[in-house]
Amino acid sequence: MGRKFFVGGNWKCNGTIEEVKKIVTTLNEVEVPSEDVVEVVVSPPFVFLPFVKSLLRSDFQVAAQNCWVRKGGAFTGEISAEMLVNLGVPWVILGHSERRALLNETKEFVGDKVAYALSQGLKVIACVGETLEQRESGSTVAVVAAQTKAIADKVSNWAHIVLAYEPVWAIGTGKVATPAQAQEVHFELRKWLHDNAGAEVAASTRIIYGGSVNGANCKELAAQPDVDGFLVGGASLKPEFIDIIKSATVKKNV
Ligand SMILES: O=C(CO)COP(=O)(O)O
Repeated sequence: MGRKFFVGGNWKCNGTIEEVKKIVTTLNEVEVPSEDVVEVVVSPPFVFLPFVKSLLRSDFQVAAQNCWVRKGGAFTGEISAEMLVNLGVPWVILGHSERRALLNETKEFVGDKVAYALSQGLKVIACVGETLEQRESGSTVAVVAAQTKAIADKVSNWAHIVLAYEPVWAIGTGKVATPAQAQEVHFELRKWLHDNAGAEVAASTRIIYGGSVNGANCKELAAQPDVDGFLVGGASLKPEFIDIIKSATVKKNV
């Protein structure tokens, strides 16, 4: 089916220079499945991006955790897509639920950001996901479909987008979605892409899962047919991130 397994490490707002050096050294020293089997992207805070990029093994890439919605200029505190491109940063995470919830980013704003980042040549990890309240009221699929539609409304080419399904109730809580719960939503998202962006987009777009993924639960999740990888928070700061990268090999047996 041609969807290369994708493992992203979202470091969020964590790390000192010493800690960052330690994480990268660990990543650089281990043997992982080849680039043909898995694409690995780590996402440090902005201030560490050039440092991490210069230190990191060449078969892994870096992502920013956000960028400004339009061309840079008088927007104090923001980082533009152009700057990321200028630094040689290939990826950006957009629409993370922490930004949607804590910084009031609407789905339309996220759609605009995705479109602008793509237009500048960045590749985008676009996050969607429902809250516990939304899940319990039975609106999970409607919520993630609406978030995906807000992106699809602004974007016609999905070649450089990875869609990350991150249920808000599973993020940083230790409460991971069951493999069946993840598969169900990934299946619905792929179906949505099929019906709204076409069969080719649905077949080729990677849909990755995020929310309390760790070294112990990754294999079972990776074995699900519509789970094409992970976006890892807490565990991406620890050596078990390596085990999560290695779960890519599960796909060979699916
Ligand atoms: O938000 C996440 C990745 O973007 C997931 O975070 P945790 O893996 O810490 O639950």
